[in-house]
Amino acid sequence: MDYISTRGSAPALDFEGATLAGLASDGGLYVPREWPRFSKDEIAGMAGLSYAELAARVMAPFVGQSLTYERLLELTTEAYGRFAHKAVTPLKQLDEQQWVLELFHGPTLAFKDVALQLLGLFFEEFLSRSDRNLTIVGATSGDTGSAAIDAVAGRAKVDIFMLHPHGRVSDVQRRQMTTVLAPNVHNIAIDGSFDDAQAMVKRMFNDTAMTDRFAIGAVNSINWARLMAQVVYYFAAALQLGAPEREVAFSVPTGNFGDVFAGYVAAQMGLPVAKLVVATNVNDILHRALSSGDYSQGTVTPTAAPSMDIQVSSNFERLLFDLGGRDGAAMAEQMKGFEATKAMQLSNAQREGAAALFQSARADQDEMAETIRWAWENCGELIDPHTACGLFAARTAGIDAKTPVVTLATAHPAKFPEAVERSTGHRPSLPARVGDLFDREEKCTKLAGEYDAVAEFVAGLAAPKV
Ligand SMILES: Cc1ncc(COP(=O)(O)O)c(C=O)c1O
Ligand SMILES: N[C@@H](CCOP(=O)(O)O)C(=O)O
Repeated sequence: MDYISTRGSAPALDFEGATLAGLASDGGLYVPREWPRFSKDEIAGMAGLSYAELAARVMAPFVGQSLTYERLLELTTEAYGRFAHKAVTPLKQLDEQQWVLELFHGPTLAFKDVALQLLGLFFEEFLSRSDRNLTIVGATSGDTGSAAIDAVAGRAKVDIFMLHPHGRVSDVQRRQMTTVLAPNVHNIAIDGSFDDAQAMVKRMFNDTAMTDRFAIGAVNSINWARLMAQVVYYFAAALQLGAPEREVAFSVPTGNFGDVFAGYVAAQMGLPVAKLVVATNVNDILHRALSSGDYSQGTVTPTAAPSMDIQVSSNFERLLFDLGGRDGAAMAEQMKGFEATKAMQLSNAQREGAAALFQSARADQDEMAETIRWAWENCGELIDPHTACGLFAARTAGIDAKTPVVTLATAHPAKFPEAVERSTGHRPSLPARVGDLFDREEKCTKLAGEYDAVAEFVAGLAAPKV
């Protein structure tokens, strides 16, 4: 399997190359040249596998020759061995139609661990084959940061620089990043929003003053390996609910469009996905794009679901590329227009293609709060505000009553205790595995939201390429 850029002019790479490269050199995102497809019998044959085995089975076609199947299985076994639940991503029933897929049993309590625990191992494996050092530069609205830091802290040949928007992540999220004192971990709080941070990260990949000296790498969903690992839990959930014989719908709390794009990939691979419901908070660029074709960047409004306070959804480009006939030159033009004007209109092909599988909904603060209360009072479940956006959308999506709807529970409620307590009167406590988070020392550098300041900081501390 090789990987091509959504903007058409970067060289194609194998899985190892795409994992280490992160962003393509033409500014695009890597996608597999074609979608591997499983037959119905092959999908049926996955029922009953352990999570680690299922992960290796689903990912093997994407990994290709970069790892043997046996080595891939060793890595998935190691990564998912660190999860606190035996099922890794357990599925819970809320009522006749609604289910939640708990993706927060990893070390940092959010769905990001599912991919990042594995990505940390891929980096170690691939870097051990050369004398290259990797400088990871990432942006986080709260969860990617801690999961990536946990995955690479203390690892040889890797430095990580993680940008978060100052004052716009929860206390638990911030401390999960800033209390990791390993010498290869560098937290940066910037003035601005997650979108500003993500734009700086993408700029650094194309800044030759940086790329000539450092091998810049990505842990955000810019990195194809992130999305690949997220495809697996769609298979895990659907198999438990009767796939391949029965269709399943998913409702996905969405910001950067990575998690729900993984659902799209699962559908391309043959999983019977009835619908993908894209759930946003009031930062609703994706809801507007999918419901009216208007992908225009609004200003970011801080909400109780801060990890979804995003108005430029990086992975939407991957979907538009696929739906627009995989025309890299046209995609590059479309994205150039968006970058210049902060607005773009979807083509008819893109709108119609998206409508076949996706629908969308937007939850405001009251709807989120009310959904947290509903889940507690009716099902005895404490859910976090991001999951609440998803569940709100799932319950209002009008999916045929015979089709189970699975909401992805993307974060542990204890990451957002104030919002959960306001709605339910119950304050969720942190699981023992995150330990004495509030007693630990913090280390973080505050920088102005200016690219040059960030680049200078990274250049002062990162190890050169070789
Ligand atoms: C808890 C939580 N839920 C949902 C999302 C949205 O996921 P995505 O950015 O993949 O759309 C994020 C951030 O990515 C998150 O941290
Ligand atoms: N919500 C994310 C934002 C970054 O998204 P990513 O999936 O591209 O890493 C976060 O928590 O940081």
